[in-house]
Amino acid sequence: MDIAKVIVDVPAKDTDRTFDYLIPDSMRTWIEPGSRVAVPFGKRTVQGFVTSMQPEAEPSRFKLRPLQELLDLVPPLSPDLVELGEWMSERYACSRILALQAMIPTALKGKAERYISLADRPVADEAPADAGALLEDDGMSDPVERGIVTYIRSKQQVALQALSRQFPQEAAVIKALLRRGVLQESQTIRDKLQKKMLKAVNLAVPVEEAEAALDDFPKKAQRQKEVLAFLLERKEFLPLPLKEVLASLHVSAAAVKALENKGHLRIEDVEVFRDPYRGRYFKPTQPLKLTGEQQYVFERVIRQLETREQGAFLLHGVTGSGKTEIYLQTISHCIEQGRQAIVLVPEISLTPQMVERFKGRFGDQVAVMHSRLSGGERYDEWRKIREGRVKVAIGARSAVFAPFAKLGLIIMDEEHESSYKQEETPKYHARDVAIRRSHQHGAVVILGSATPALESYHAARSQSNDEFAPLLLEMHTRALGNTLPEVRIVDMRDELREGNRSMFSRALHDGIAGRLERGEQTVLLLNRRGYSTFVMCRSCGYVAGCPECDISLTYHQRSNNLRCHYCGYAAPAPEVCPDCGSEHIRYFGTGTQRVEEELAKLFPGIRVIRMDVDTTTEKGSHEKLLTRFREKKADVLLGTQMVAKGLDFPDVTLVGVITADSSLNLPDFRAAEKTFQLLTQVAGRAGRHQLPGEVFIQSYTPDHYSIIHASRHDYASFIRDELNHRRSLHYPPYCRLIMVTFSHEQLPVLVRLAENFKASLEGKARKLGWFGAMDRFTPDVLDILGPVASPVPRIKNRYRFQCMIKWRGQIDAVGLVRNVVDEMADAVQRQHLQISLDVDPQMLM
Ligand SMILES: Nc1ncnc2c1ncn2[C@@H]1O[C@H](COP(=O)(O)OP(=O)(O)OP(=O)(O)O)[C@@H](O)[C@H]1O
Ligand SMILES: [Zn+2]
Ligand SMILES: [Zn+2]
Repeated sequence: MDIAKVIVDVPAKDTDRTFDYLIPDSMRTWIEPGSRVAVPFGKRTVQGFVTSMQPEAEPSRFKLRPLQELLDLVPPLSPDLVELGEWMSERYACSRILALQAMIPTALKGKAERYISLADRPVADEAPADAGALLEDDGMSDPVERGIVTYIRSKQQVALQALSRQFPQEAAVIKALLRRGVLQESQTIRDKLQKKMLKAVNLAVPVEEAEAALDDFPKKAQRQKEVLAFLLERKEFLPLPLKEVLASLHVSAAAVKALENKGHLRIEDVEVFRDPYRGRYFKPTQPLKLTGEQQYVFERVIRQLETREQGAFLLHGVTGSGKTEIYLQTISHCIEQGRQAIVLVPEISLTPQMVERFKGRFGDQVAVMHSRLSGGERYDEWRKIREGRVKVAIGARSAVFAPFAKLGLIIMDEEHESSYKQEETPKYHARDVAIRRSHQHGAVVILGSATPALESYHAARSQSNDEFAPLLLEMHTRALGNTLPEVRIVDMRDELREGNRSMFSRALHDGIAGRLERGEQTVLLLNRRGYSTFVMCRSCGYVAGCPECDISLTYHQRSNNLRCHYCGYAAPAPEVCPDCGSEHIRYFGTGTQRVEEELAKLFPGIRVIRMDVDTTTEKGSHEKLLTRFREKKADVLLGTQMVAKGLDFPDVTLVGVITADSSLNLPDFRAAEKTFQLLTQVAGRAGRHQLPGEVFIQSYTPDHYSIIHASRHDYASFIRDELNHRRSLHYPPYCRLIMVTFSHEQLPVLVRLAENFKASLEGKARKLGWFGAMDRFTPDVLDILGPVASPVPRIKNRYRFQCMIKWRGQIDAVGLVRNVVDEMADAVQRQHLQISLDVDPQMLM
């Protein structure tokens, strides 16, 4: 192969394609699809990825330049990931390079660095005839020049920055040396991060030879003899870290050096893998005997694995039904097949408890990809996967790209979590990527949740031929045989009416008091999503909503009015409640700190662990807090969404939700779904083991279907109501969305360009016969809402507007929208407009 097609790290519309480079002979056997290379691009050196190779076709009009450097011995991307990048770029309308870069650790996002070294040979016309001789003996007349040349020779090459630090005053001299061809400049790509190396000791001769040497060692070199004997005893563990040898024998480095000089051993640099869980003991666990329900699910998945053909399952199992045990046992099977598995968990539930369960079963075969790890730790975990030294990768969203060669199983726990959607470009959803990868590998996907996303459930039930439709598997009972906890809804309007102004209802108050007496534990959830953004009446629960869009209006303090973020409807903020006339109407919210203070006041001496963004910023803090709670060093675990997921503590018998409503009133059509999921999850933390559990949900809108169904653990009814709702208002899963956000410093320019976008898109869609209203009967249709101001209308002095595009059917809506955006590239450039596309957005705030 003569030519490599390379995607370069220059994110712009015009460079979003491959460029051709010649493959130099020296690299020929090394270059593969997925290789990372440094290439000349204009005057710069940039990083790029090889997508394919081909023989040289007819000589092109341009003279091709050769690849400059191969950056890794093992390509960081495999051919299937390169192909996946192509798919992502189309599906999510992003550039190919950003799609590929999302798959590798940041440590490998190399930057060009400039180096100065002595010229290989003086450049003929500009250099003096004797330049070569001058370099040989440093016989340069100018002492400054001589100093610089000597310094560079001693280092072989020096980064330009380092050189300028070393000789801060001599820029002119250095430039002159460069011009005269005595010095030369080059660029290479440097990774942000080096491998961690360690000095280690190894034998320099075969074992028999070393053993022979041991026998006739001079008397006075006893220490050296000890060292050699020590190494021979541990010959199967060589090389040994130098530090360890010195510490074990209490010898000095001199003794080891002496042995090296005699040629018996060698001190070498070896690479160490930074294992974030190193030294931590994980109690090994054995597979549990599965319950009947578990067994059924397990066998169905195994059957699919055995076929080695792609398959996807939606595992809907109530909280505590033992989904995790199914994950563990199906992974075992997958490993026995000689294949590898990926386990995806939402970032906030990537708790030590979760990691422990996988490490406990699979030990060192597990790599953990955690955003809290340092760049180096992440890189090392990733390389363990790439080099095939582990069988299981567990991690948040981006672990879906784990570069396994023989992927057999991808598990996505809590598949409904919105954190599986990346909010920055490339705005991919890990669920879609997982399913795509499973098609590439003939692998099996398990999407697990007690509260599956509406989209997943709908796709599973309608059994469409869509490549994304999973098969539904259900588990209705808890693995340990206990019942789901009893849930009571507390009407907070009654509390106010009866003079209780506290944030704790009497029922919840008494519940906590009882737990304190019995030494049991309580989890309190403060639902803080949508804090302070909506207006609610505390007397009757009235919430101001948009008459057109059926989402709550957002309060804007500056203008003191209420606005709809979908259609732009606006109204002044009410002084009194339009429903009941009460003056207790205001925007809403309470912080965790205030709850903590109130708890201390109501229950003197109560031990509270507060878990929110403030108390968990530090690395490992999350873990420490949970360990303290598990060791029963606290009575109450109080927190935001973080406390709702995955925790399995035997003594938690009470769960309290301070206010269920705040997430219900987000200006987001998924508000009810999110609320239902959150309440179901948190309720599931209670009574998971021997002791029965009890749950109180405090609410100002206790009649809302999401709250009622959550209190009855009734997913099916919730789904029915919610789907009806979505169908009548034309929201997903009955259509798909593309959110286009525009930003600009000047409002009038922004509005004009956003309107241009809409006009252009509408025109094209009309021509294609796609444009129209979203009524129930049109199969292929595209509709445009807006442009309107974004929920956050100004960020960093840039105004923001958005268009929401609804579409469905067999039309290439993403392609069309991208097309219109591309056509605006000029305006984007000249007028400094920014446009961002979000395909299937999750966050509408
Ligand atoms: N077959 C089994 N035999 C005995 N105990 C089991 C079995 N399967 C699971 N368990 C136990 O039941 C409890 C709940 O299981 P697990 O945490 O896996 O449920 P889950 O479905 O993942 O729950 P959630 O969705 O609430 O996180 C755990 O303590 C687990 O050890
Ligand atoms: Zn009211
Ligand atoms: Zn509206």
